[in-house]
Amino acid sequence: MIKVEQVSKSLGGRRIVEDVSLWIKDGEVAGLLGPNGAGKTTMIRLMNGVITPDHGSIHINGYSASKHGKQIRQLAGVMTESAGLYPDMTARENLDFFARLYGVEIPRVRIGQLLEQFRLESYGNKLVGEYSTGMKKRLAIAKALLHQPKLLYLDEPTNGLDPDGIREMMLYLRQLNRQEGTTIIICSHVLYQLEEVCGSFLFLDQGRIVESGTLGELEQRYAGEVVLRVETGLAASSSLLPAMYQPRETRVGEIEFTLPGKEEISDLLRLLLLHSWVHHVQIANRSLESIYFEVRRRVHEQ
Ligand SMILES: Nc1ncnc2c1ncn2[C@@H]1O[C@H](COP(=O)(O)OP(=O)(O)OP(=O)(O)O)[C@@H](O)[C@H]1O
Repeated sequence: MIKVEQVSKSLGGRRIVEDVSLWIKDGEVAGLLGPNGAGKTTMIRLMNGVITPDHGSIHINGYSASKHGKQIRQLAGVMTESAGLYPDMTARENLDFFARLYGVEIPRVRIGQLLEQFRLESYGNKLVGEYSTGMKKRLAIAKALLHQPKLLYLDEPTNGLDPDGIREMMLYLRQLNRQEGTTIIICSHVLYQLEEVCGSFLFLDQGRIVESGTLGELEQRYAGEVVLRVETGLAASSSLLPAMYQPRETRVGEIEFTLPGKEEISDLLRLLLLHSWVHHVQIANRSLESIYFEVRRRVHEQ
């Protein structure tokens, strides 16, 4: 369990993290969101015991991040944006170096497993400096997993990956969480990817946690009206449609409605089906992205 209590941190004479408290349960996948410079990477560095808080405390499975940095790094794997790989060493040499640092038993076997798992067996003896971005990302996550950590911190894990690589990475993270129960903290700006994999979200803004919760909780707090898009044979101008839901055509064959809440969806669909077909229905304003912008709007209004 990660327990952060009233943590503040200044760097270069400036307050970067301000009075942050958060709790992340074992086995949870949590998304850390926020604009550039919000303090996400700094929070990861604090939670991993790389830097120490000026005020407050951080405990990971009971270990204090200030006093037991070594034990915490044994528990946790980190994949940063820069990955911390040595370009003039081969993948095997890199993994071997870090495996020894983590005290991995029989590193050769573990390295073999990971190279195979991340489809890098044929490139194990190639210099990392000659790797593509996707290969480097795969190697970086292999490096983070060398010591089979219970906790994984990922900073922009899909940055630079092609669509196949992104799908593979997200699938792998879900598997890791389900099969091994690994707790995962992900920082990312790619909100639809976070939405796919995270069970809860923390919003950082100027070093402060300004919002947190599951998608369901955030929906309840932020999404009032429902914007519903329906692919149907009816025209938006049809007198059969209830004017109070403001039907408007978004593209040929698709009408958008604004409903006061989710409760009205079934009745509206029943009415549409009475007169025509319905092929697709989508709530357009309940994504993590729309909530993110709403959180930002409210924070900056204050
Ligand atoms: N060692 C440091 N010395 C001084 N300032 C720092 C240091 N590290 C980070 N900062 C500053 O702290 C702020 C937060 O940085 P951080 O990297 O934590 O943000 P972030 O939310 O991860 O941003 P991004 O989304 O761009 O990765 C930035 O303004 C950054 O310039």
